[in-house]
Amino acid sequence: MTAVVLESVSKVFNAGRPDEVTALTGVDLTVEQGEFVTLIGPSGCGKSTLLRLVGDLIQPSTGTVTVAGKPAHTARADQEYGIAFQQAGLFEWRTVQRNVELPLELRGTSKRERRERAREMLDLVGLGEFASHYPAQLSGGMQQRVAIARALAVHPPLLLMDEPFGALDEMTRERLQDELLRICASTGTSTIFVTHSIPEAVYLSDRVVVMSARPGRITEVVPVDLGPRGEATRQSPGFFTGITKVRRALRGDAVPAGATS
Ligand SMILES: Nc1ncnc2c1ncn2[C@@H]1O[C@H](COP(=O)(O)OP(=O)(O)OP(=O)(O)O)[C@@H](O)[C@H]1O
Repeated sequence: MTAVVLESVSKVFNAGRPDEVTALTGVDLTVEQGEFVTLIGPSGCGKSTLLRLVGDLIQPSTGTVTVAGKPAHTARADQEYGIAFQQAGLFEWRTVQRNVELPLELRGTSKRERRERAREMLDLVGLGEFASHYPAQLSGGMQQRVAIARALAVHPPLLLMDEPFGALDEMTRERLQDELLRICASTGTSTIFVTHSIPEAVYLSDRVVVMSARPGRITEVVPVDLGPRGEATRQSPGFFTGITKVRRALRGDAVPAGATS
């Protein structure tokens, strides 16, 4: 089944007021099950708005948003989503384990299952030993991994991530990129990921969606075909070709069909 379908979506904030903003216009986008799609574009082009529309945190002004074959708000009620933002957003007074359990608690999952699931997710992100720590005792990268474990705890078919690695150092960021890809592959999760980093977008994605501002819209979709990712990928000619394609698309200067760079 198709994970996400946006059809003719627009979003106008403060409609009819002097401060009216057309954040998005004419957006059509399909994300297949298990696909990793990244949104990239200049500040203010509507990346977060698009993500929030898919997550049913805001409603479109026109058009439709369908998630797992259902209207976005039904999908949200059915907990089809896991959401992780730039700030880890952990609760300081809860242990790591209990932070990850939170979405399961809200869902009414039994205590035993909550514990098991949280353990499983923490092992997946390599933090099994830190279950009884509090967030303040962890580094920023570790906190971000807890946030990812929490987002994955309900086994969501769809993961929405808004610059989740933005505040991390380069080495941690690269490690988390690999972890995220491994987790998505092993769980079959579909992902929409927002970033400002071209290499990050190319490394992670099956497709990079390039957007432009005023009004925010999709200008190009760059497919990336690099096969299984690993350290060698970051040095490969295909990776640099992908980076060049996305950079040109961001400049509005597309690569002609058949060109290799
Ligand atoms: N709640 C809101 N009320 C009014 N305007 C808003 C609101 N949310 C976003 N906007 C406007 O919509 C436009 C798109 O914002 P959005 O945050 O989606 O962009 P973005 O591409 O994610 O930017 P950045 O890369 O800086 O995070 C901007 O002009 C922003 O000011």
